Amino acid sequence: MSQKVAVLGTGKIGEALLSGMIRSGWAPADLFVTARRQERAEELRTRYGVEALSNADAAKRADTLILACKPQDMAALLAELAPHVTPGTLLVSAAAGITTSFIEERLHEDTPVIRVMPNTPVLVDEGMSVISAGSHASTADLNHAEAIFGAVGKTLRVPETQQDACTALSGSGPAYFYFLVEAMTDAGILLGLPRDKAHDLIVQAAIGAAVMLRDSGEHPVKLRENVTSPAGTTINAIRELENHGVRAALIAALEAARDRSRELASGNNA
Ligand SMILES: NC(=O)C1=CN([C@@H]2O[C@H](COP(=O)(O)OP(=O)(O)OC[C@H]3O[C@@H](n4cnc5c(N)ncnc54)[C@H](OP(=O)(O)O)[C@@H]3O)[C@@H](O)[C@H]2O)C=CC1
Ligand SMILES: O=C(O)[C@@H]1CCC=N1
Repeated sequence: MSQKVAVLGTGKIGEALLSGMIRSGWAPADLFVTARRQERAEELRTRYGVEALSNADAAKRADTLILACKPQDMAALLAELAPHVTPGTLLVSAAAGITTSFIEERLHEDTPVIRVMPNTPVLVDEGMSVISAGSHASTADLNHAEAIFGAVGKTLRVPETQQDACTALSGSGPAYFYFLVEAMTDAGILLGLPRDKAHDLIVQAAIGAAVMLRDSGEHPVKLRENVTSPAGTTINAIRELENHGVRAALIAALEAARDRSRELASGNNA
């Protein structure tokens, strides 16, 4: 019998994962979705040919439940699910900050729980999903979660104590690069380039730099030195970045993201 997987709270990240799973060969008949709004459920059903269920029915029919609602909605979702989760069902949470113990406490004893922090590049099979086991999850459960998320990018197992830091770096990470591209496109405009050309140039610079970071085996410092000619253009730009504290700003930004991840599990919903 095939494994059935339900995505509960199918918004941006849930849909990205669902579409990736289908692209990588999962049969829509083995996948379920839940959504709070009827029109959203209809949209997902039409777009992917999957069955849209209530949370209770998903809990009864699926072997693996992927919890993809906002951290702020997690307690209510778990209260709805708890009476219906059958023994042996694996719960995989993608919610920032929510600990496996937060989930375990709200379900009956021994329910296996896994915490995953994916990122939106799962949409293009270049995702990064950081995975940790709760107290009742087995190696087989971890392997299963890895197979699901590994279909849409890379995976990394970490102790759960590192998840908040990984959320700051990897879960939120793509947003920082989009922010930089946006800012550098503005710079191109200031320097007199049309917006579309500035955008294309900086996106290709980002792709080239990312591929070199991944494939060259060189340290980022060495790669940057290779671009930085004596008395050249790059060193003038780097001096301004240092003058404006960009390195310290990035460190502070990621520290703030890590702190917010820690807060989310403690019910601070502001
Ligand atoms: N976006 C990202 O880059 C990443 C997000 N995450 C995590 O993924 C989770 C979802 O984020 P994201 O996809 O951006 O958020 P979205 O708001 O796009 O998706 C969450 C969805 O859950 C639905 N929902 C809430 N409660 C219920 C419920 N009881 N039953 C069914 N559906 C429900 C919401 O419905 P409605 O539309 O009605 O509000 C919404 O569609 C968060 O916990 C976030 O921390 C993790 C990694 C990356
Ligand atoms: O911003 C957030 O809270 C979510 C988690 C990681 C990426 N997006």
